[in-house]
Amino acid sequence: MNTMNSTVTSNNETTEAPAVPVQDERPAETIIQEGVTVGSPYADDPKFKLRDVEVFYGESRAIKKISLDIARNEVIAFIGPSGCGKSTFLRCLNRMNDSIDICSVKGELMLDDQNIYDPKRDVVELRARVGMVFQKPNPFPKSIYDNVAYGPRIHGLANRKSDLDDIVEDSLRKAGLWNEVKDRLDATATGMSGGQQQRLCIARAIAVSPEVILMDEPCSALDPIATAKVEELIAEMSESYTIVIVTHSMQQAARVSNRTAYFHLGHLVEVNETDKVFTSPDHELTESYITGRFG
Ligand SMILES: Nc1ncnc2c1ncn2[C@@H]1O[C@H](COP(=O)(O)OP(=O)(O)OP(=O)(O)O)[C@@H](O)[C@H]1O
Repeated sequence: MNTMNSTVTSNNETTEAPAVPVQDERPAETIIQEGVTVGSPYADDPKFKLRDVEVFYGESRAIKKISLDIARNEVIAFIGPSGCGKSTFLRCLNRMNDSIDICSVKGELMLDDQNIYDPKRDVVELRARVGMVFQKPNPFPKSIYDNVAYGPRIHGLANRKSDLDDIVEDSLRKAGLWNEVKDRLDATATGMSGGQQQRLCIARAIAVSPEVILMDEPCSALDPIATAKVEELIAEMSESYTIVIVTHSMQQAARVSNRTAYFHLGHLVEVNETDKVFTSPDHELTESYITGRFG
């Protein structure tokens, strides 16, 4: 490892600074082997089985032969430098990329042994099973009640008003929001705080009884208190759902996930138990990233 000594000056005293590592000079491309992920990328009885996945934006290949299993009811965190493909890969799991004209997906992507990209697949039903929470809270400009009731209504999940009321209450309770909003369900959702809006979006996702919740940097627009609430919620929800979270915060990945997947330049470099990734990663690029040498 290269080290660099620098000199720091304070109170007219000059001292030798501790050696700080500098980034390895070798280009990452020469360290990464396409299609090879170190650690434990596979699982017994996976919820998602993903093999040799490639994603193109026009001619540009954003995801390069990634293979990964996502286990039932695990929380897996996707981390890596900006632009390495975390969100692109996440959006393959419920075909959110379909809305981007120039985007094409190759490889085998299975959810419970069913092909996610089967042309005959009902994408609305897929997205009810695999819900999504975005970076920026995006409630509909409707009442709190109607935001949560929207999905159950369009999926015909409640025959009677009382059934719908029960789904709304149950979803808001699971999202840790019921006590804060039970007396103002008719108030407009856009008047809530950012943290409340994000928990409302989580309630909206939960209301259609998903099996998986995808979260794309769900706390990046939230303050530390709202972030802590969403993280508590992730821990509670992990008992019932499979959760995949993209995060720029390594502390957050360490707090909420069972396994962590490290992406670099469109490759999946390492997947391991989260404790291992943050204490003794198997790949030198993962180590460089978690020790802050780039990213
Ligand atoms: N709609 C798009 N059209 C063209 N290229 C795109 C599009 N979305 C993403 N890309 C490119 O694909 C690559 C991966 O981007 P992606 O957003 O998946 O990375 P990321 O790891 O989630 O980044 P960040 O952490 O900054 O959100 C980048 O080179 C990006 O510029």
